[in-house]
Amino acid sequence: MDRIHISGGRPLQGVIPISGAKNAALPLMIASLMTGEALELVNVPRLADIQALLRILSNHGVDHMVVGKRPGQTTETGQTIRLTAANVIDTTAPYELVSTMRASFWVIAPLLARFGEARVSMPGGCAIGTRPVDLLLMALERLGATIEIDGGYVVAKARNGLRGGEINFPKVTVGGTHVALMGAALANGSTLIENAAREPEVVDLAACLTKMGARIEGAGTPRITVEGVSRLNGARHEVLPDRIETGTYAMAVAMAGGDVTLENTRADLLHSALDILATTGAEVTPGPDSIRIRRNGAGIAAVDVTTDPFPGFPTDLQAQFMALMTLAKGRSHIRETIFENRFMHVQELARLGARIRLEGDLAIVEGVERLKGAPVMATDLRASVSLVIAGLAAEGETQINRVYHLDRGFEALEAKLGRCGAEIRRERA
Ligand SMILES: CC(=O)N[C@H]1[C@@H](OP(=O)(O)OP(=O)(O)OC[C@H]2O[C@@H](n3ccc(=O)[nH]c3=O)[C@H](O)[C@@H]2O)O[C@H](CO)[C@@H](O)[C@@H]1O
Ligand SMILES: C=C(OP(=O)(O)O)C(=O)O
Repeated sequence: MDRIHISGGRPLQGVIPISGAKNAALPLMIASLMTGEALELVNVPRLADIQALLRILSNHGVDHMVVGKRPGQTTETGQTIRLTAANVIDTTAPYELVSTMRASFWVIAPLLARFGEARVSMPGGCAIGTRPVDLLLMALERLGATIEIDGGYVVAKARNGLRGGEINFPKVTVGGTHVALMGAALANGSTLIENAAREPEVVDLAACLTKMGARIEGAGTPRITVEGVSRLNGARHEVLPDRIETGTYAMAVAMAGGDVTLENTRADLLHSALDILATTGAEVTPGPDSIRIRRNGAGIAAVDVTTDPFPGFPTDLQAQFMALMTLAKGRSHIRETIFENRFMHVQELARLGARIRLEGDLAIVEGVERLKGAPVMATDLRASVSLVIAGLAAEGETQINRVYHLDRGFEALEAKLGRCGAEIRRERA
């Protein structure tokens, strides 16, 4: 298995282009199942999760074509993928494919809405908690589907198509909102989604579905209404910038020091996280499609954070923020409210010399003067990148194992950091 080696202690200087968002690209690609016409997605990141989803979609019979480069494009401009689900031959999503990535479970909604049936393996994904799908299934039942569990598969049926209904989520769920939107868009009649997730990726999916002919209002608010239509058409849509990648590199600069401009991104996608970063002492200067992050070497202030659904502080940045707080002056409290087991990075950060105590959903971080490099290993995507950030700021060499987690969600990580002066290299197995 590949490893990443980092020689820490160098400030970062330069420009980092931000990729399209993994968590937007995945549901957008799944939406291609909702029409027989081509859906062209621009700015799709080159990531292992995207490849995994392409395999799943291919298994259903979706054709895909990576559109060739156009003038002015670089390898980091993101790829354009054209997906056509004109001949869906299989409405089963098998265990071997779905177990590697949670988002692939969401194919259940378009398959059910367009073909009246779907058989989808229970999902896998990052090891960050139990991650049930009860609310996704509740949403589909509200739209008239019958659901059975058979041999580890969810078997969903709606022989006469889905029908509009009222879906009131008892808890905010991003995946549940994606599923409800895709189901309702092709249902017969109107649907009201209450307590919907407000994440930018939900807004991006709604925007794309609208281009495809769906009738959706209120995306980005807790109350979304959908007037079902009988068919959708093809469209072209640009994937929005990755706010988690943006926040991750911003925290890397805040921790290692330096002056970096994050390009092709939008500050409004992560304002609460940027506000918090500024209170730690980093200088944050948003531009029209960029964000400049500077830290001049003065101390990092300890700040308390609680994760929350958007517009709150994202759980997908919690591990990275914790890395930053390990070098803060004083004590910070980090509360994780979304996933019950998202502290797997704590024991690995401790190998670098961090002092962190866990009390249920609360991590209490006592800032230390310095971290020292060590071999570490993480069990999920954001935890892995928190170790990269800590390694960039630590003295000496850090070796990060199980790099495949990073490849799920960070496009060209070593190249992007390397060009900003980081000493980072991949050792291929
Ligand atoms: C591919 C993708 O976009 N993944 C993101 C998505 O995951 P995902 O969509 O899986 O996360 P959800 O928003 O659904 O999960 C939020 C909370 O609801 C719970 N829940 C969810 C569904 C359900 O049926 N029952 C239930 O109890 C979950 O266990 C969790 O405690 O949103 C998370 C929360 O912002 C992010 O961390 C993930 O990066
Ligand atoms: C948890 C994540 O991904 P997934 O939902 O696919 O496990 C993530 O992107 O941080």
